[in-house]
Amino acid sequence: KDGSPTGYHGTERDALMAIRAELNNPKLLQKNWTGLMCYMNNTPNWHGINCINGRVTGLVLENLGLRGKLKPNALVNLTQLQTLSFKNNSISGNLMDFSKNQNLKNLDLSGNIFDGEISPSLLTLNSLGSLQVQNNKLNGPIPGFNQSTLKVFNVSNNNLSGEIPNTIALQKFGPSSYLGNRYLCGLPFTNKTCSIKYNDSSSPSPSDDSHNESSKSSKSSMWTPILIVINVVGMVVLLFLVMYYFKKTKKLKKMLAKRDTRLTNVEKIETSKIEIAATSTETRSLESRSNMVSEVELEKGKLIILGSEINFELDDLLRASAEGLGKGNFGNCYKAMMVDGPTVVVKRLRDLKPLTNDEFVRQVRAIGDIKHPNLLPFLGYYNTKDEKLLLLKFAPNGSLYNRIHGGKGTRDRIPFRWSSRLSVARGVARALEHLHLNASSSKAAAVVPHGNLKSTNVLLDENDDVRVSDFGLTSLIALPIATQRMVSYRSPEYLASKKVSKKSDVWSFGCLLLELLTGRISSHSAPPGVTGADLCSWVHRAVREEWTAEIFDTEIAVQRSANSGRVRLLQVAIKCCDKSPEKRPEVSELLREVESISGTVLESEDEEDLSLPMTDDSIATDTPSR
Ligand SMILES: Nc1ncnc2c1ncn2[C@@H]1O[C@H](COP(=O)(O)OP(=O)(O)OP(=O)(O)O)[C@@H](O)[C@H]1O
Repeated sequence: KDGSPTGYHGTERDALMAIRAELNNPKLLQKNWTGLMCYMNNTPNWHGINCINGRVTGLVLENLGLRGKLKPNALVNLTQLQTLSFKNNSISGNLMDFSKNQNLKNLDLSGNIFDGEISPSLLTLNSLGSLQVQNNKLNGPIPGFNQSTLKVFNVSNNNLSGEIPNTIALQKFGPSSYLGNRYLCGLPFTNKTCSIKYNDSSSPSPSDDSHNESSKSSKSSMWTPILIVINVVGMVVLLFLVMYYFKKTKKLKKMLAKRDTRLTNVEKIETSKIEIAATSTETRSLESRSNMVSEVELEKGKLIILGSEINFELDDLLRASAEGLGKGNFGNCYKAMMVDGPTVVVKRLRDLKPLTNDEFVRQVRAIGDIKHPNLLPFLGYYNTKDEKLLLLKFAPNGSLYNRIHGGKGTRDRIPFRWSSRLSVARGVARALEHLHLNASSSKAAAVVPHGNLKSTNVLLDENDDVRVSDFGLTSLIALPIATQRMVSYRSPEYLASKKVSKKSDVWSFGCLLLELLTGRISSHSAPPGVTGADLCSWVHRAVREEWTAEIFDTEIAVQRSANSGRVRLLQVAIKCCDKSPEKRPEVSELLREVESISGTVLESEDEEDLSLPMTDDSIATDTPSR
């Protein structure tokens, strides 16, 4: 019955049960959707459900691996819904009808496999503040959203087509909201309207390409993004033909390089799937993988999967849809989502040491043998003379960099509290200890020192557990490149005596702790275009000049009972940052100290008002102005 505050709002409960039935998944069943659902403002044990006055106002089911299709009317009875997120699952089918969800403010369906058009019912939602449907398979045109409430909008990486509507609401979003839709055109991509208007009701089919080609020859002024994409596709087809005849890897490399320089970043992401395919063309006709690695197979470029945790073949990878994760210092990273298979990360390496095939295989196998719950699992590799790909486990909760800095100052920001920060510090210390002490000597050379410990290389898995990545790259990357781009090579000892060691990792760990404690961007992890600070120097100065109260990020500064813990962690960080490597602690001592710090905080403090940062009595003195 409507409006009932009894915890048994029948139609809402039925709607949730229907959703659960459609997404029938053990993980969701485990989430215990039983018993009292909503009682006044209380939200009992129903995972992902929020309630106000006995009504369901939030449904947040993220990163649960949910599969299945939702009925178009799945949400019509959830009329009080304000927040809906199915982010990072594998839900398919068309988008639902939202016309009855007039209170909806935040909608996040990103990272699924929804197809069909963006539902026009979304246009009727007058409170909609955030719409995120990126990384799906949506097609057709973008409806003419014009809600003044819209503050976040992202439709990138779909198959959308046609012109971006020229509405005030949509024109305020930059290209990143629209990237990765190869048939989309108009502002804000080109600063011009589209030259070709596609039929608004559907994306161009493959046969439309030939039509486009002929219209290209008949019109000379068609230098639009669409034709650039068609040209790129043409170039790739040409590449395939040439490779078929010549099969000369040098020639292939030259041509790939030539093509790479022509592609814009946008097109690179768009064609990432093709890129992976192109690099692997020689292997397409090969038999499926085997656990035994022979030189012959490697010459031909076989995909080698290490261990038995995960199982897929090159063909599965080639069919996977790919999404660019970012451009790292040593190559681009792609997230490859396999149809009915796992999602993995493919790292395309460049700037490698001149290793022989044998040496390369030995190194990557040594890296693959290093296993620890806080290290990112290394799944396999692909190796030809000209192309080296590493396969890594995908970490769904992103990087520590994003957790510390992402969404700051917005309503979407989820506070990163003291206990979570401390458990990240522990996880990284455990991973580092394993690399430094437990990797057997034959393998140690491949992974010690880590050399590039920074917040973009600390990833968070589906349980928010730490997974340190990129260990072992020092054994693969050419030294001159490593010295320019890896964190350890910025340590005081490298600057003074051109030497790095395990203690350089300890120094990097200190810098990472400071980023975690201060919430300030470190120069080590700052992406291009963002200025980061040398946090070791900054904190030394802060302590010396006695304005230590400002050190801690406000999100933890307000948690009074974390006071002594965060000061102790700061002291550990300062020791790690010592200019002299000998004075820095060994990793085992470091781990002991970090493990002994208490992460307990008073429960009530999680509710504290973040706008009231407090003074840190134990270290604070007067704060001079800067
Ligand atoms: N396995 C993964 N799961 C999820 N995100 C990842 C994974 N590997 C990398 N990323 C993310 O992809 C982006 C690019 O990663 P990459 O390691 O190539 O570069 P980087 O960490 O920015 O710099 P560097 O090359 O110096 O390590 C980063 O934002 C990183 O956090």
